Amino acid sequence: MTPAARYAAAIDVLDAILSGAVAERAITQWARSNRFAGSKDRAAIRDHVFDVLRAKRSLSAIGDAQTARGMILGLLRRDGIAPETVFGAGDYGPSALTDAESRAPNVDINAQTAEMCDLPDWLWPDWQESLGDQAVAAARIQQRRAGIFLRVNLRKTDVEAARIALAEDGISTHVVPEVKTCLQVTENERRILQSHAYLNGWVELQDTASQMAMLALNVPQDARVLDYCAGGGGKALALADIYGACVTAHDSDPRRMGDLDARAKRAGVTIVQRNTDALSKEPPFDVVLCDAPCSGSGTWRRTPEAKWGLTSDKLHYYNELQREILAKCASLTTSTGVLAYATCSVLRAENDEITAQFLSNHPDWRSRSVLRLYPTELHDGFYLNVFTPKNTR
Ligand SMILES: C[S@@+](CC[C@H](N)C(=O)[O-])C[C@H]1O[C@@H](n2cnc3c(N)ncnc32)[C@H](O)[C@@H]1O
Repeated sequence: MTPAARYAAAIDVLDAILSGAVAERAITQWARSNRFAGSKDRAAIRDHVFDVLRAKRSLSAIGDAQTARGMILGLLRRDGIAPETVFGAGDYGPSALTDAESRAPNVDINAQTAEMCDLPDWLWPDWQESLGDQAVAAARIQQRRAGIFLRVNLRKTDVEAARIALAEDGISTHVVPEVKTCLQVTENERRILQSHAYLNGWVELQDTASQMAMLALNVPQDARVLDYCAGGGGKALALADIYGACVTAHDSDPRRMGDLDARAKRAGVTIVQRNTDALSKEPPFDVVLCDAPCSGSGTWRRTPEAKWGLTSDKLHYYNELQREILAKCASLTTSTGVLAYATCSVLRAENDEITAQFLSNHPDWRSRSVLRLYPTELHDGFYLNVFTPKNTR
């Protein structure tokens, strides 16, 4: 497909999304109906679609229309690509711009507004209050693609050997300074899942922020660790790899842990899975990680639909769940243990407010340390508050 044809396809997919389809499904549906498209075409179309979804408010303003076509026009203008090289360029591209479309509107793309920072209006005041002088920078970074990061399993290899093995499969990386397990992928990320380094358990896909949080947790030797909201198990694996800890994984939806056995096997570690009933028969744990369900506001570059789908009711729903799960996790921690509350959100309502309420309702606990990360080029947003009982050091 020509570059212009890929943009035309992205407009079709975005039309379906604007009519209510879920992005991944709309992309798959398009690919099924257009079998001539190769894997590079599909990847490029997907990139265009997600580039728009991250920034659809500002791009509508720059393209001067709240339509898929207007958003793609806005994307080209924002990224300094002459629209005429796409619109009206060849048989398969989108049709040529009308006179009205050709006139770029007078928009200040640097305006520090919800619209130009691509956040919903209702959330903008909370966002600004939560992030203070980082609010605009963090919102703007989430208008762009996120980097791809790997966690090197130091139990099996070292960072340099992992880089060499990845390079042999054509995957370029560079070391992320100050995070001893982390590599950033700079070329051929789509080859990772077939690479020898991945299949041999030398590397796992994991954002830098999660790696930093798991390194900051400082799990004591021989500790029994519970990952209470394990999901796919990325953090359970990190804790087993980094500390050699004996990790139990639980999730209220055990299907989410479906791949965990295979991932643990690749990594050369054992992770015990416990459903809610089996967990209730376990003695308390030395370390309990509560990686609570949240808005994901620190990772919206990766899941832009979640940004536009968040409502204040949904946020309240998460807050209820967060309070409930954190209290439950406290009850599963030994009297000398460590309780860690984490979210991939940057909102005070899901972080400071939940942990402050926890401490006021549980006066026997204190906060030992807080790690607060806002999204940057090198990592997603993340929050980690580590509690210990007051009677311990
Ligand atoms: C933020 S995700 C976990 C991500 C995971 N720790 C990782 O590193 O990939 C939150 C998880 O909490 C689970 N969850 C939701 N409500 C829960 C509850 N009441 N008890 C335990 N897990 C719950 C969800 O199914 C979801 O997998």
